[in-house]
Amino acid sequence: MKVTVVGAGAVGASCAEYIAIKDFASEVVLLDIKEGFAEGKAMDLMQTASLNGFDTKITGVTNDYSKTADSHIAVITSGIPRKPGMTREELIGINAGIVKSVSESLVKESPNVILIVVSNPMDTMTYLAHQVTGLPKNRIIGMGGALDSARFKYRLAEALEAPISDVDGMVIGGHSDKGMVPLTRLATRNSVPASEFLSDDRLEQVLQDTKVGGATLTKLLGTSAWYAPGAAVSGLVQAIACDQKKIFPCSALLDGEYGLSDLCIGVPVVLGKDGIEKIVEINLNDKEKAALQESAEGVKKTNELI
Ligand SMILES: NC(=O)c1ccc[n+]([C@@H]2O[C@H](COP(=O)([O-])OP(=O)(O)OC[C@H]3O[C@@H](n4cnc5c(N)ncnc54)[C@H](O)[C@@H]3O)[C@@H](O)[C@H]2O)c1
Ligand SMILES: O=C(O)C[C@H](O)C(=O)O
Repeated sequence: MKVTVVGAGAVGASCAEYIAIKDFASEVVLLDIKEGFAEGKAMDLMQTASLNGFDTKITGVTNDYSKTADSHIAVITSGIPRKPGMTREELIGINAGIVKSVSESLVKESPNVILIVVSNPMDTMTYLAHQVTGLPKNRIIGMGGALDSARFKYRLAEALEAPISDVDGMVIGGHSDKGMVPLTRLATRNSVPASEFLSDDRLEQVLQDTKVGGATLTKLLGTSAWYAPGAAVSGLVQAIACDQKKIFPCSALLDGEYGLSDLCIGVPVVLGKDGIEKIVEINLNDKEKAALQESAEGVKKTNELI
């Protein structure tokens, strides 16, 4: 199993590291446009192999797509991250051009590849990757919901004063400060609805903290987060590589599901060897439907900018 990660920056390197540590891929190619950067990151990571006990071979290349040939999965993390005070949408001017050329180059060398788009604004970049590559819709996946759900679980565990392994929850909708739809009604602690332990006000606080999860970290770090994003991507890569058939909320091209069409937005999907093997339609109540609809309108507005 060969996995390419484009962008050897904070998220790309973290993602390569998690993939390697889980030891399910034979090869990870890290590619960056900055001369020598991916080579350096790959060498540094390879020097952790004997310490962390993995056999995945990580190689780094400077913009040489021939080295990515016949990748099964390629992750696109190339592009600029936001700075404190910015929205993800403000990155579109620079990142659209990068995602367009990177997607084209990847597919040229690996026509059967499954693409995972990470660069922001992610839902629009996922839609753009569809437009420029024409790959079937199961083979382009946007990563946002897996990360947002991990942050939701973190906030839920904090509010419930429970171990994170005891809580479950999912975030659908656009990967944006306003567009995320954390499904508080369906959140549980060991199968018991979280609403049985938390007041409406506390659950609303969890929801609001989740939605600004990325912005909160960007303010603290001066740039956007990378550990949880890298771990979230590695989870999607593993589900595909190991044909796990796990459900993750991912940005998928919709064609009528949830009453939405012609956009990519976060919905639960089954991930397996063919990428998105199924879009799972869950019964949303009127409030959740309205929130998803509003989120979709926001994503469509951003799509108009490309
Ligand atoms: N979807 C998500 O959940 C999520 C999470 C975190 C970050 N992000 C996004 O991921 C992107 C990367 O974030 P980061 O923190 O790793 O940034 P970073 O600046 O640390 O790394 C980006 C890397 O991309 C490289 N790059 C730029 N143009 C390139 C090109 N044409 N080809 C190859 N490489 C190129 C840069 O040289 C740099 O090393 C940002 O757009 C950020 O907003 C998304
Ligand atoms: O917040 C960002 O800009 C990066 C990423 O989308 C995140 O949620 O961490």
